Amino acid sequence: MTRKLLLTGAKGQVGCCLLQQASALGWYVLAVDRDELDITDKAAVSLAVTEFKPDIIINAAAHTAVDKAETDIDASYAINRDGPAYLAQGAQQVGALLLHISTDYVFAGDKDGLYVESDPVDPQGVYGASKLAGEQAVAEFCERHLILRTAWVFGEQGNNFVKTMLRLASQRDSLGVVADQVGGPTYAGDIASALLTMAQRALQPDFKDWGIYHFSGEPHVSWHGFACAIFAAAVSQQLLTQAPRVNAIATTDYPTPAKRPANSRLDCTRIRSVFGIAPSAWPAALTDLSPYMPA
Ligand SMILES: NC(=O)C1=CN([C@@H]2O[C@H](COP(=O)(O)OP(=O)(O)OC[C@H]3O[C@@H](n4cnc5c(N)ncnc54)[C@H](OP(=O)(O)O)[C@@H]3O)[C@@H](O)[C@H]2O)C=CC1
Ligand SMILES: Cc1cn([C@H]2C[C@H](O)[C@@H](COP(=O)(O)OP(=O)(O)O[C@H]3O[C@@H](C)C(=O)[C@@H](O)[C@H]3O)O2)c(=O)[nH]c1=O
Repeated sequence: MTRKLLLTGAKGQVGCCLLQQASALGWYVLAVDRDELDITDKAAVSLAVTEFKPDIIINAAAHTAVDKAETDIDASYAINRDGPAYLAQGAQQVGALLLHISTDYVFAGDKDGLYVESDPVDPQGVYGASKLAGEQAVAEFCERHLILRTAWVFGEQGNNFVKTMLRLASQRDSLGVVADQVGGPTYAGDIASALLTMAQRALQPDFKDWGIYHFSGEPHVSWHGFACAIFAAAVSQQLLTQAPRVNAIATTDYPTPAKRPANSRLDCTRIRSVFGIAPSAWPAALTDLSPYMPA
């Protein structure tokens, strides 16, 4: 059956992958980004949803500039809380399911083990707090919702840590990267694939497992370990003649406006048991780094 999908944030890292994969499934996709549908415009969101009447809405739009968010507070809340609220109200009105993406940054990062969905949240910065407010708005306004918390996203489109590292490698012989923040790098294409699998299952009339799911990459690694893996892959693919020296530094040696969680490791048991979705295997996604190289 042809599915009607309203996809917001369609030009972002995850949005691009969603558009490509949903189109390949033969879905009828209304793919919009900020220029076509600003999700902070309540009237425009309501009109788009009621006119298109989607079966599914996936919100891949967000304010993702973590440090900038500390001073861009109004914009962060408008995009990360109010926009999802308007989409949730629209979804509820037309009977669509809403899939929304959230982040490991809703947690403080001081837990010893892996974070499960029911763990207490305690965001350390404006980005995480505004994303948490977005989760709460989605749950409040739309019964048939799925929230996918993910972490450390990288993909061929858009800006991410992999591209930053490869750009720095073209400019410097050595760099310092924090070794005391640990998480699961997650390939954007795997997030898109997980969301579409979830949507297909959730469209079945017997589906009842609404709520929050964790999905991120394995193995868990520090940003320093991830940087080393990126450079090793780039050298083996002959995209770099030599890796820069990567010094393992402490968070305190790399001061940033926003505080980041030391432990970003998400337990992905629930998504596997409900949907059969395995964690993203990030080393496999580094197999061809050519699209990530600076122009
Ligand atoms: N990036 C990461 O490491 C992580 C991301 N996430 C979450 O995953 C989701 C996808 O992230 P990612 O693909 O990396 O994000 P990107 O920043 O790559 O893409 C977000 C998209 O949203 C668009 N957008 C911003 N504001 C609006 C608006 N008012 N109306 C409509 N569109 C808007 C952006 O457009 P423009 O470029 O014009 O601003 C951009 O195209 C987000 O919910 C994010 O919070 C979760 C964990 C980690
Ligand atoms: C560029 C650079 C960063 N770092 C550190 C800073 C930080 O602690 C870590 C990652 O830096 P970034 O600023 O690229 O990552 P950041 O923007 O914090 O990434 C986050 O984005 C949001 C959207 C999310 O939801 C999170 O899951 C997470 O992916 O690496 C270094 O130690 N050395 C460097 O040269």
